[in-house]
Amino acid sequence: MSLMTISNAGKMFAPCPLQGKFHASTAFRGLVQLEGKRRRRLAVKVALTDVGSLGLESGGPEWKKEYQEDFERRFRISHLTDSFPDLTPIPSTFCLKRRRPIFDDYFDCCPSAEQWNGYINNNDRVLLKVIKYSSPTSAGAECVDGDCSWVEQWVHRAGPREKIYFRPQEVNAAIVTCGGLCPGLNDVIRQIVITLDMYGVKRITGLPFGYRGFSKDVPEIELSRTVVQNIHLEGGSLLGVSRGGPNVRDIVDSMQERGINMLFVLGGNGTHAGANAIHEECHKRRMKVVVVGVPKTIDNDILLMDKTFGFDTAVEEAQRAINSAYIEARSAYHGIGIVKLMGRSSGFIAMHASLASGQVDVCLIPEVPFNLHGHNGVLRHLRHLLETNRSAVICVAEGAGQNLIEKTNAADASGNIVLGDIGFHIQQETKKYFKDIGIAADVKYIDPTYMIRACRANASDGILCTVLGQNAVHGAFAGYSGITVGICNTHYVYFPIPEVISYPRQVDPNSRMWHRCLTSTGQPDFI
Ligand SMILES: Nc1ncnc2c1ncn2[C@@H]1O[C@H](COP(=O)(O)OP(=O)(O)O)[C@@H](O)[C@H]1O
Ligand SMILES: O=P(O)(O)OC[C@H]1O[C@](O)(COP(=O)(O)O)[C@@H](O)[C@@H]1O
Ligand SMILES: [Mg+2]
Repeated sequence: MSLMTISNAGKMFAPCPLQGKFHASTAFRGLVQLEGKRRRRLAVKVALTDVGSLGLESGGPEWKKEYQEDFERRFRISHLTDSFPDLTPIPSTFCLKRRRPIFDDYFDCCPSAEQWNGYINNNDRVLLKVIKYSSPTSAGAECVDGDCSWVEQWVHRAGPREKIYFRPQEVNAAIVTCGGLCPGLNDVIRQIVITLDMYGVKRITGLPFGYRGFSKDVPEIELSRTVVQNIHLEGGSLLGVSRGGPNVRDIVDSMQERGINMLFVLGGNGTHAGANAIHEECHKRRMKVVVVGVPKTIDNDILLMDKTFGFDTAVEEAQRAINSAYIEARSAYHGIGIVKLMGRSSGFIAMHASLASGQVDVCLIPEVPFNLHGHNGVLRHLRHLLETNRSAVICVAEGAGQNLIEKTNAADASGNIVLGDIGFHIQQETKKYFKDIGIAADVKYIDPTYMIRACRANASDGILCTVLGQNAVHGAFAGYSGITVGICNTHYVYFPIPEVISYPRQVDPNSRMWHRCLTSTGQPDFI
């Protein structure tokens, strides 16, 4: 009999009998270790929900159907008609076929879908997973059962619908940007305003400084096409950002007082948890309100999406810092450059910037444990690099190696743990190590933290922001709430918020991308 254990990123292992079938309870996605007859050990990533956690037997006749039904139930997106079944939609005022001059206040309806194929049908779907793994041992495999059975998983296609659930003249839209800065925030704000304007909405306000903008003492910012016209040419957020702020009930009270019925929330995991709670509170109070999120984080740590906006730009900026570290290290006698990049719990920026630059010898991320000292440690490898190549560059994510440094025991206003400075620690330990062994080493530490996110979005992020901003408005007019927009296998989709924030997305140490990074740096294991 085989034994399977599940761990959260391979850290905590809890035994669980396999009983001849794949059985894994995955409230979170983790690593699965199978121990076969030959005590074969292998790490396999399981899908978000696997067959076992649903109490299904993968051999049973109905399991695929039941699995798909469960998936459909989880990925169903909330709609205004859930609270108001009698709500009747009207023909859309968003139309790119029979366009009217922008100064014309009269918004007519557009040709129906029967005459024009410019609309998305509510039943259109996008495939969530596109690789069919033949074995759990395939690189990066995500399987629903031990045979990696193929089950189609469909999510809702984003875009404009033929029928809408708000008359533009009754819409009172608000936009809020929360959390840390991210390149592209202004591009998204701009596109939301422009698209609302295309539908014929006149009342659009920006709430300043994140959720704090719902407090009475913070004045709103009136938004229009003219106000937002050039804001994408600068980084930051026209509306400002913040962490912390009022509780959900106070926010919804404030929405009721202001008469807001369309809320667009730009932010990361925390912000989306807030947005979903606002959506649920509005639903509870039977308010005809939609809440739509646009995922914002340079960390790229939101589940199920190809990437989040701002990530590409952050990577581009980060590799400039790496290049400086490389030049410094290369120009010094026994130069070592250390660059620390953002990434609280995920190493995507560090991994991608290392890949992009081609100048990194050691990439350290939170998902992959390492030792500094000892025969296999990073410092011993640095010595080898100085001896063979006279210089070295380390790229470390801020959340990496937190077990090696003292905890700060501090949290920010949103409750996020304030991390210790791993870059500084590596610099100090490196200096000490080379001094102790009597080898000269010139160690430079670059921390470009805020420079990589306070900049304007690059072209590819600019396009992504544009599409996401537009789709957020289309989703709101279509009557969907508690949703967020995303890019999935190059197509644009709506996800129910809880499915993308159940835990932070992380680099899979078994993925091809991490292996490509290791191939590029040439680094060994540091354990
Ligand atoms: N679980 C939660 N429920 C409600 N609001 C939350 C939650 N977590 C965070 N928030 C709020 O969301 C905002 C942004 O959260 P934060 O974690 O700082 O950034 P991000 O959204 O980028 O992850 C803050 O105003 C915070 O108070
Ligand atoms: O100093 P701040 O504003 O708290 O931002 C630092 C944080 O910003 C991030 O890059 C992104 O965080 P958010 O997605 O929560 O905005 C984290 O990796 C990092 O810890
Ligand atoms: Mg966050």
